Amino acid sequence: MAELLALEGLCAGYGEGIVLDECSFTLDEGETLAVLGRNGAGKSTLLLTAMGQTRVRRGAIRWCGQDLIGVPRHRRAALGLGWVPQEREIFDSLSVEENLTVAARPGRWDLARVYGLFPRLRLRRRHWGNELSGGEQQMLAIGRALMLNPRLLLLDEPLEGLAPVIVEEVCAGIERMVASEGQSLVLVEQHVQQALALTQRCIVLERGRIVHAAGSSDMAQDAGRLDRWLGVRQRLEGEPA
Ligand SMILES: Nc1ncnc2c1ncn2[C@@H]1O[C@H](COP(=O)(O)OP(=O)(O)OP(=O)(O)O)[C@@H](O)[C@H]1O
Repeated sequence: MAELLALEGLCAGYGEGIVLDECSFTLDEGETLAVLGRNGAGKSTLLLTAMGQTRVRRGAIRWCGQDLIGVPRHRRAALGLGWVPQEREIFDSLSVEENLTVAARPGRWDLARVYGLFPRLRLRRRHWGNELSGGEQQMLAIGRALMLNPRLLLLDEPLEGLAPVIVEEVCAGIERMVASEGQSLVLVEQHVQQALALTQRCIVLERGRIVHAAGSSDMAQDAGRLDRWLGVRQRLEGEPA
């Protein structure tokens, strides 16, 4: 598969401060990657850097083999980098359907496919953005990013602050997105088990450095590393719930 995104020895941050320290990984078309780490580890900064929102101090970012440093955000979107920031950025005074179609670009993702991922959006299609619950807003933010038909979607903590039943619904949509359309994905998430279930590979960030890279299913079984780097305690077989 063709290489989409590559980071090589990347150091980046804000102003004079460096957050990402010598980060390197590649992602091919059709691949899915979870970015894990504790609060403040630099996960969002990684996505912001891919979208040109931070100051790169050293290293390289390539998109389909081309140098991406210095390319403005709108141009990165046009090149096929889709981004759903934590803030969601829904248009309050547009309907769900208008939010989805206002900046749509032709491609495999259209209204029918997005409604197929998130049936709740079809039911709410005539409601205003500001009438939606947090979970519905998240579904809409993902749907709107897909309507731009990105080659790679960057999702920043899509499950944050959602009730467990809505977490399941958003996860089911993301799972369908990957399974039905082979959507390439980088998923930043604090919900470690869900993120590992939705992706093929993962990296773990600690203080801006990639301290571990693994297959997601292997990582999901690795109680020692989950506990050490992510504070996730797995119940051992036979241990009471
Ligand atoms: N706009 C900014 N200006 C200066 N420092 C920032 C800015 N955004 C984030 N930081 C700092 O960069 C570091 C990494 O933050 P980042 O948000 O990337 O971590 P994170 O792993 O996504 O954390 P969380 O899971 O809590 O969102 C933190 O020390 C944070 O304070």
